[in-house]
Amino acid sequence: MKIKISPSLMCMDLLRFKEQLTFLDSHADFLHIDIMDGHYVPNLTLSPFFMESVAKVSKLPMDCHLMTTDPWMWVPIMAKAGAGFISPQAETINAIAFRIIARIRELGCKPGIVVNPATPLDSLRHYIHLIDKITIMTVDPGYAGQPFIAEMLDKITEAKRLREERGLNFLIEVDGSCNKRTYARLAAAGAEVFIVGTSGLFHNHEDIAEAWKIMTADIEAALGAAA
Ligand SMILES: O=C(CO)[C@@H](O)[C@H](O)[C@H](O)COP(=O)(O)O
Ligand SMILES: [Co+2]
Repeated sequence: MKIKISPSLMCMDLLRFKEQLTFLDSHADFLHIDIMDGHYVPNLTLSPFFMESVAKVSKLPMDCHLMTTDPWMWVPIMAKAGAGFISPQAETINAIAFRIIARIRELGCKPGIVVNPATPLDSLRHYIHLIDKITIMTVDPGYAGQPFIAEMLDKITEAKRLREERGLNFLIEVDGSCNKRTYARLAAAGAEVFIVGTSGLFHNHEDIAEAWKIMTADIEAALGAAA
């Protein structure tokens, strides 16, 4: 399976918003939108207002990674702003897991779930058949540019095994430090979608076409024919 690419827009150059997004629209598979509330994580990044501007330039599915203490409140706001996927953190939905997954679908979006490095996959066991994508965090959430947590490679393989055992078909995605030092290990472990931020894409070059070319060459070098 060809690796899918989801650029993390909190890492883009906002001074080149239209140019970068127009390029990504014809090259990427999804757009990763980090939504932070300044409470679940100590940061603020993108917003529904930002998403509305993105939707004017790109038709790619926007995937909202909800790093919020109250995901229930944000789900309809994200749907209204044009989300394709809505992906709350597993740690924030336990009391409302089935209700929130159903709500995301009712609103016409695809449910994803994001799992922190310290959270075992076992905690998703009872609802994993209801989701379209699982995102394994390979850094603690909150910031770009953090070091890769290599212990997560086993978790990616576990997600793949779980999917096979249960006959499911959710996508397996990785968020955090996806770059030339990690692509080969991530793909070998079972990752199918790379979220590329500072280290994998935007810091490669100030020109997005050049940055993309470098990323593609790095992925091909790491994965060979599988890229
Ligand atoms: O959710 C997050 C951070 O909480 C991510 O989506 C980052 O935007 C991405 O990991 C940045 O990529 P790197 O800077 O790690 O390469
Ligand atoms: Co993210």
